[in-house]
Amino acid sequence: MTAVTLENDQTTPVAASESGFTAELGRRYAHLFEDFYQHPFLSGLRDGTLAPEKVQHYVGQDHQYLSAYVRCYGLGLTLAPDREWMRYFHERTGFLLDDESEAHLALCARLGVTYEDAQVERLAPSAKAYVDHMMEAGRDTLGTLLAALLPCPWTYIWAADRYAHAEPIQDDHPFAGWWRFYADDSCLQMLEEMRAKLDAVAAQAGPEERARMELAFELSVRHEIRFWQMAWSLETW
Ligand SMILES: Cc1ncc(C[n+]2csc(CCO)c2C)c(N)n1
Repeated sequence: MTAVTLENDQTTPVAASESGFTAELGRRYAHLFEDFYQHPFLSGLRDGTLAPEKVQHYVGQDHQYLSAYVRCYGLGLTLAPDREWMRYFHERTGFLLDDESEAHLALCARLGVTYEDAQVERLAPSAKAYVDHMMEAGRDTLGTLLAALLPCPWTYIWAADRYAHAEPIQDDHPFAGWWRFYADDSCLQMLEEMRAKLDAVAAQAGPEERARMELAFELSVRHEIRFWQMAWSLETW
């Protein structure tokens, strides 16, 4: 029997061989990624037992969250040092506007509600706090903004990849469409590209900016966990 190496182990966000700024962050905050993965909301999405009202609350809040994320790409455009960076934010915006709602549509189909029916007027307090945190990072540097934006794809795509490896997603899984969306190779590639871009920016940053980048990243991972809690507890004002 050969020993399983950490190289191919999706239970941690970073492989043992990886180095660079984001690899260090992923290692330092691996315990928070684990909390994210083990949250009852995500467990319920895994085993299919999540109550419909919690799913619907999530979809309504997350639609607004995604709109805020698009606005953060707009802040990225204003901080972009050149056209290559502009193209990056432009392309990511296109994907977010055109494709990311697929994940929501998969949840709505399961609930038997239309996407329109799931919409809400107000962000819940925890969702608002997350959005405000990302927008604030967009008034700092490109590096701080990217660091605040990275946990969003990293937590979801890592969790979906981990789950898909642990248990191949069957067609009759109640939330198959949601899991498959985030476990897709295109999402993994997008995540790799974003990490590489942030690594490159961090390599040019001084220690003070890097410290702000780390804090922005850590708080976003914590906000991701709180977003599950918001949906799980049907949080409102
Ligand atoms: C609270 C919350 N966090 C992360 C995601 C997932 N997500 C949102 S935007 C994006 C990357 C750009 O396409 C990803 C992976 C979500 N839906 N809601």
